Amino acid sequence: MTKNEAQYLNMAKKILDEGHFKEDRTGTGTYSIFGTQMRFDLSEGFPILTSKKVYFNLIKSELLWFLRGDNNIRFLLQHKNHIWDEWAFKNWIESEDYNGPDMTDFGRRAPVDPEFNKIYQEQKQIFVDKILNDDDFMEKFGYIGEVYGKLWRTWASVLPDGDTTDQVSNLIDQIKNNPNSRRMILTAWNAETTPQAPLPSCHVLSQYYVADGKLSGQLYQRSGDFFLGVPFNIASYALLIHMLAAQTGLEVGDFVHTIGDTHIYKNHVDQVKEQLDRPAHKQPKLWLNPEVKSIFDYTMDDIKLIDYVSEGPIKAPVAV
Ligand SMILES: Nc1nc(=O)c2c([nH]1)NC[C@@H]1CN(c3ccc(C(=O)N[C@@H](CCC(=O)O)C(=O)O)cc3)CN21
Ligand SMILES: O=c1ccn([C@H]2C[C@H](O)[C@@H](COP(=O)(O)O)O2)c(=O)[nH]1
Repeated sequence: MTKNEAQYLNMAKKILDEGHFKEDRTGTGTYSIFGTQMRFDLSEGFPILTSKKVYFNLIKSELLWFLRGDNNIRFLLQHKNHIWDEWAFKNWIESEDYNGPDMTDFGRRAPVDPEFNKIYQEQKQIFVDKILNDDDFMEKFGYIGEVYGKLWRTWASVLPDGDTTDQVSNLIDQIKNNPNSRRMILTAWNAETTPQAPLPSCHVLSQYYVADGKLSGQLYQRSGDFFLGVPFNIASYALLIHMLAAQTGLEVGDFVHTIGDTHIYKNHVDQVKEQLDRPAHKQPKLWLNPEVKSIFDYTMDDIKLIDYVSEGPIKAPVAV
């Protein structure tokens, strides 16, 4: 097994062995430890898990969405990516415009009530179709608030006639022109606006570091759903570091992943145990189209995994 994958699996085991049982906002219940750190050597291979299948297309389209500065889920839906649906759906069902069947607490009810789940899936499909096809509806209900992409690319100025700040362009500029800087930061937490988002940013702050011609990055994630979200977050930041390195003429170094509340939901425990019993494979390599000259110009076809061999997927309900 690669050292990268062992980091993840050992941490999963540690959470099951040592985690405090805690109730949580979603009403699911978690096993949780506070303050964890994993270090992935990106030269060893691309740190996508192989002990379960992780859908890299979803990770690619989500990162391209962040890099566009987009916080409306239409782009994700156009790429058949549904990982943010529930949080935009909440905007609609809690609004005056919604007059369908009662969706209160849909996240808790759907996994345990098959009859309700059927009605919920119908309403969610109606929602998705309207976001895709109705511009006014998309403008009203498709946004997920002041998080990620919006803050990365167009941080609002506090000055009366100040301009917005493009953190990603500034970061690339710093990596190229001032690589010894200790201020290479990308932040996705605006203390005024982010707490009001349907889901306040989880990957809150990242820092970048250049030494020996290699670019490393460290993420501080305030809250990590270790079975569903964290495998996505690892692959997403690894991809971002590769893209930043490609655009600044550097090799890749380490991805350091620091997580605050590191948890396994109660209804993911069996899935984690199954994963721990499985073999792991060699990690794949990442290919980025070398013709792409700006980090904002990558498309889905410019990013590929080479030789991704994995065990099958393991399904689990997402806590809303
Ligand atoms: N509870 C929770 N966990 C998360 O990881 C999470 C949230 N909420 N809210 C916002 C985003 C959305 N993210 C998600 C949401 C769902 C999956 C998920 O269900 N992944 C499945 C495949 C889903 C599919 O095929 O569409 C998986 O097996 O990885 C992953 C990340 C990460 N975030
Ligand atoms: O990128 C992400 C986004 C979300 N999560 C998880 C972490 C938590 O389980 C929930 C968010 O709930 P809070 O109560 O706001 O912490 O979503 C993730 O792991 N990665």
